Amino acid sequence: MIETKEKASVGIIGGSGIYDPKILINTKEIKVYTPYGQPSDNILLGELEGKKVAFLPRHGRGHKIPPHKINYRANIWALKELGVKWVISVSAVGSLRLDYKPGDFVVPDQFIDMTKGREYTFFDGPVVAHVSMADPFCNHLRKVVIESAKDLGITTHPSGTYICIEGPRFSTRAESKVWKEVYKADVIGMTLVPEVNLACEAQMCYATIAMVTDYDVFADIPVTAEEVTKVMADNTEKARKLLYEVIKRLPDRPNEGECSCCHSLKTALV
Ligand SMILES: CSC[C@H]1O[C@H](OP(=O)(O)O)[C@H](O)[C@@H]1O
Ligand SMILES: Nc1ncnc2[nH]cnc12
Repeated sequence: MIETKEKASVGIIGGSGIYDPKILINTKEIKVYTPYGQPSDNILLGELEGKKVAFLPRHGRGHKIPPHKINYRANIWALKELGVKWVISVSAVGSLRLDYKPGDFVVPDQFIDMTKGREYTFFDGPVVAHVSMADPFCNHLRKVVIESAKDLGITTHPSGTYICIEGPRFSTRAESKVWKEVYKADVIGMTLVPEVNLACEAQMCYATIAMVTDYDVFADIPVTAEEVTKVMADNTEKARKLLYEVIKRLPDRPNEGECSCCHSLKTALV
């Protein structure tokens, strides 16, 4: 890893509709080089309530990279190289249940991986690691997100299973029925995997703020990218407020009693 002068303790990965967090001061853009090639875009470094924050839009500014082409390894590597300990990702998701409504937020606690051919690990050999994914998200970070959202009066569901499909197409009706009725997933998206896995391998605390934009294809009119973009645009201000509050409340380092993210490799190496 090349040592970079710039440092940040918190990383934000922005999803569809969030290409600039607009909550940072003293900002500057930097380019970070990684052994895996280019991250999705330059990283915006800035400050928020005395904390150093790095922001990276996962689809690139202007949404130029589709979910299956995102260089997830470069993105996570770049944040790690900057010293990031906490990663808060923001994602647009479809809902697979009526009570998770468009405009609501969800803080997933589990995922199901239906992706097909991505680069899932930093450990391609000769060092081999099998990290535990039993509890893929940082519980400490999730708790801060859930409490902050509650205090801000944002309708937020404190748990949910995110099913990650390969994309870039949306699901068929038959697939959506399986995700909903057989797998009992709660929300659906295309970007969580392998972002969450790589953050775990990099021993960083990771949580997702999932913003419900649609009822997938079980709605009368099946989801479209246009619908997702519109609902996201209506809710980005809410997401920014939540990000601000979460980052303000984060301690310097995770509470070791509440998560084991920083030690995920302790029992994983073969
Ligand atoms: C723009 S529609 C589908 C697109 O939106 C979600 O992206 P993100 O998680 O980055 O907000 C979804 O996963 C798809 O990539
Ligand atoms: N219904 C859906 N399926 C997959 N990804 C999504 N992102 C937002 N809505 C989605």
